[in-house]
Amino acid sequence: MAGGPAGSLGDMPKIAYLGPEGTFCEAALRSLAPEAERMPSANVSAALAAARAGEADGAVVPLENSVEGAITVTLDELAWGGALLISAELLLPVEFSLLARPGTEIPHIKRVYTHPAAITQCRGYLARELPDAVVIAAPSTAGAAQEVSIPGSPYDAAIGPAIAGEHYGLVELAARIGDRDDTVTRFVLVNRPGGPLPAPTGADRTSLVAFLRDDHPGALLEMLSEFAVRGVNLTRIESRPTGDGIGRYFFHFDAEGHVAEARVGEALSGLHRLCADVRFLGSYPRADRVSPQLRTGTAEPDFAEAADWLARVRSGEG
Ligand SMILES: O=C(O)C(=O)Cc1ccccc1
Repeated sequence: MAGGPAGSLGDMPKIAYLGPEGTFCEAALRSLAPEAERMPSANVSAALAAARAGEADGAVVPLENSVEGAITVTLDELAWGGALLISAELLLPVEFSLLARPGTEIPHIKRVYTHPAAITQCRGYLARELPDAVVIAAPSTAGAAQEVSIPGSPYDAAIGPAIAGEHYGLVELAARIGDRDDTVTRFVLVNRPGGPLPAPTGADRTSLVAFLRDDHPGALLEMLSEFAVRGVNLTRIESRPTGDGIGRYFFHFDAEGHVAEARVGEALSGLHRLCADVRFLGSYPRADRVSPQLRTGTAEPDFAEAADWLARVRSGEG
């Protein structure tokens, strides 16, 4: 694990995650690193800070979900915070339950507490079944369940994984309350840079952020062209405000392939020439194991052959 096993027991890596116990994030960590010592953190920023400071060897955080899209705190932390590299990803199906102290009845629920990603994915249920309830954002689903379990809590119910309800002694008043029953959240494991990148597998993803040098017509198109002309397919693009006033944005990209591959490496070099700054966020195996469909002329041997040809031309061989 990159950066050394600071604070871990023996060889067992210590991985921070969005806690407390019972979050979807914990389930993701159990899948991504079953052997790891788990270190619950109060929020996404704290989990990433623990990984940066060496209090943990890495962190597992949510990055996006299939209904609402980006978990923006994670995107912004990866873009602006101390450098971290994604080394693995996981697609976790998520199911939401309405959880309350024993004896609570649904008509009496006036204040619901949960993570913002759960609020956006349970809008239909909330509007239908709890139209008069106020919904309040919590740092995590299990954090909300823990809070609701405290006698005298100002919140009547939490939304979260059924397992969080069991863990904090709540009852499940309703199950599968998400607007869709096929919702998936993508979690990533990040580490401090310094170690080797995960080896290419043939079904990899590369993540990066790019900051424009200046705003002009076609600036985004120019960035996209760096990928397009090398046959690199994008799997996600996200614009995020730089914070320097309205209309100023930077861009997150997820691309198919590994930076060790010529087409991806050359696309990143091209972006580096074009942009004010490019931050590489990692190349790692895709959770869905999908391999890119390579277009003619963009496979590794094509780049190698073209480089040989250019060398011959330059040497005067013609
Ligand atoms: O709060 C949690 O349990 C998390 O892991 C974050 C989250 C919340 C809702 C959907 C997916 C992930």
